[in-house]
Amino acid sequence: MAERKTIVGGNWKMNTNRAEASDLAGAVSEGFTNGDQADVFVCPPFPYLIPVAERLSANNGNLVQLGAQNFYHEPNGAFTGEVSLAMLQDLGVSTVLTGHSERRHVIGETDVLINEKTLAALEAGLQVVLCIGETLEQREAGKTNFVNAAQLSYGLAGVTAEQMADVVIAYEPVWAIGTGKTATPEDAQKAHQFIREVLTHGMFNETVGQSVRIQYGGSMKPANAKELLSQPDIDGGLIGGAALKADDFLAIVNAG
Ligand SMILES: O=C[C@H](O)COP(=O)(O)O
Repeated sequence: MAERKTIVGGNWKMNTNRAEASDLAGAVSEGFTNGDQADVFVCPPFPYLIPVAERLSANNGNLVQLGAQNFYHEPNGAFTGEVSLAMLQDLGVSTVLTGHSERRHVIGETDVLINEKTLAALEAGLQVVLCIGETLEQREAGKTNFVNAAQLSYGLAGVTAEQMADVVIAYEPVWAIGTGKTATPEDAQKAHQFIREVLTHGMFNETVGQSVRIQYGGSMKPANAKELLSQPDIDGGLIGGAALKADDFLAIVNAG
């Protein structure tokens, strides 16, 4: 079985202010010193990308990579309020999120837009974390696998097997995000195994299926990280609330 390097991301969402973002970036990058152990990235709010980038580059040679929570897929033009991939790359961003459940369900992003964004980011040479996951209603209706397979196949339509080297999947059951309810390690493992199956037999091939990294997201914290991360198909975490405290985030990284 392929060795997959653990990958842990901090998604700060719409939290922190300038000083807090800078301090958090400083503490995370000072505390993460072993790049062989895991790939680590943080996604601050847009206005704080520059101060965060400065703090990350001051410590341990940018071991903690800079990520962006959002972007628009067009290169430039009349798109009021939007930020392009080139602008983000200018600031040192190397990873972007697509399909996060808050963008799907709160902001209203469609599968078509998520796919356009995923393709554009891969084309630009960025690492893409495609987030997928079912709502509670969908889970209770027995549609968990159906929803995850559909979000995978819409989100990755047109992506080549070669490009999959730059794709990470984040499985985030919507009912577990920010709620304190975590999927049990067994439930999470089942979903991750299914996702790997779809990538292997439904969409790509064995190489892609075995090498793609699948993060779990949804109330992951130091107390449950080890058990989740020890499941065979869970390769890391996409962390929201617990990423806002450097000690908690680093404890999750160290649990991997
Ligand atoms: O992007 C992160 C996920 O939405 C998880 O958020 P959470 O750890 O606050 O549940």
